[in-house]
Amino acid sequence: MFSVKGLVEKGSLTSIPSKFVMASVPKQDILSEVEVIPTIDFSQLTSGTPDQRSKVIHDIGSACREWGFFMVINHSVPKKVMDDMLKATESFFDLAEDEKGEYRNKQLFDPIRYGTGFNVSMEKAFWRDYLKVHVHPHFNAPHKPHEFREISQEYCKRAREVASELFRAISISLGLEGNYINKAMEIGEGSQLLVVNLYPPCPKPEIAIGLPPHSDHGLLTLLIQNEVSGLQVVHKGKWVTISPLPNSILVNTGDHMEILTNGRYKSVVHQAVVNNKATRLSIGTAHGPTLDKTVRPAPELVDGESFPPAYRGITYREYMEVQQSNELKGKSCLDRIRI
Ligand SMILES: O=C(O)CCC(=O)C(=O)O
Ligand SMILES: [Fe+2]
Repeated sequence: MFSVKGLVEKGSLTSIPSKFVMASVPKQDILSEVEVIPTIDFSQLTSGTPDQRSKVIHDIGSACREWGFFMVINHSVPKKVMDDMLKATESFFDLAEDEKGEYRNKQLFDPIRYGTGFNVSMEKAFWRDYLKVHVHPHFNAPHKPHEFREISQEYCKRAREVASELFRAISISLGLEGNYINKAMEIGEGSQLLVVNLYPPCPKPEIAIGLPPHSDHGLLTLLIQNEVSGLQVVHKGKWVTISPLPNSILVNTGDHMEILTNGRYKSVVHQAVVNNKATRLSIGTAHGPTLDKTVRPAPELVDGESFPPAYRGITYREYMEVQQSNELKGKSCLDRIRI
């Protein structure tokens, strides 16, 4: 069975199969000197003085409004848990193809899916192998490598704790009660999808793409990566390359945050580019409501004339299905429910 990793390991590639050649790969723009990626000191949120806490909540609100993206430092996920998670996921991809094969050709809501990025309608492949695991409210894990279960369970639990604290801060930044999002979105029983992306070195990085421009479906995505950069986000109409600090967690707003906040906090469009030197590994957890929850703009954020509801209600499950069939085309999925 075919994977990008398998293709690269077969021999010294000097070109790439035509299905990987993209008509256009958006070029990154230089991050201008005045633009600094928002950095959030998580410890000030959880154990800062009241003033520090208010300031950081304000900064999270600004980051959501102006970027839809920020970098969290001094958070509560131990470095060892992050390092072990990166190692365990790398070991998963190192398994023989037939060992990973049982997770291939699976459907969206199957507990575990392994594969290579492909856009059926465009008949194009992306330079990325992935593993997607539904880890909450029901925990799942591939049974190999043996350490994967325990490590991913710990990492995903820690990621949920960070997300939940961020949901509190975001609720307050919107003038809502602290528990608003956690309660309204039933986060305690909510959906958490683990997405691991492997981008092997690509001999023609300028004409291939790891992940094309898209926004994420959930409320928030938390992302960690190995030391290799490749994530780019759109900010003020330009592509900005993100080089995170070691041990930080990148956070971005997803489509459901945009729906719930009635467009006050928009989901951010991002992509993953590839390089010809080193393998990049990224681990995302998408945090969303319960699958059968119908999400619509929060009534508190809808106001007749000035803020009419901008999106119709849709269940998270249905939204994920629509997004899957839309195959990662910018924010086209959200356009379908825009009023
Ligand atoms: O690899 C990355 O940095 C981005 C991954 C991503 O956007 C996704 O999995 O949705
Ligand atoms: Fe994404």
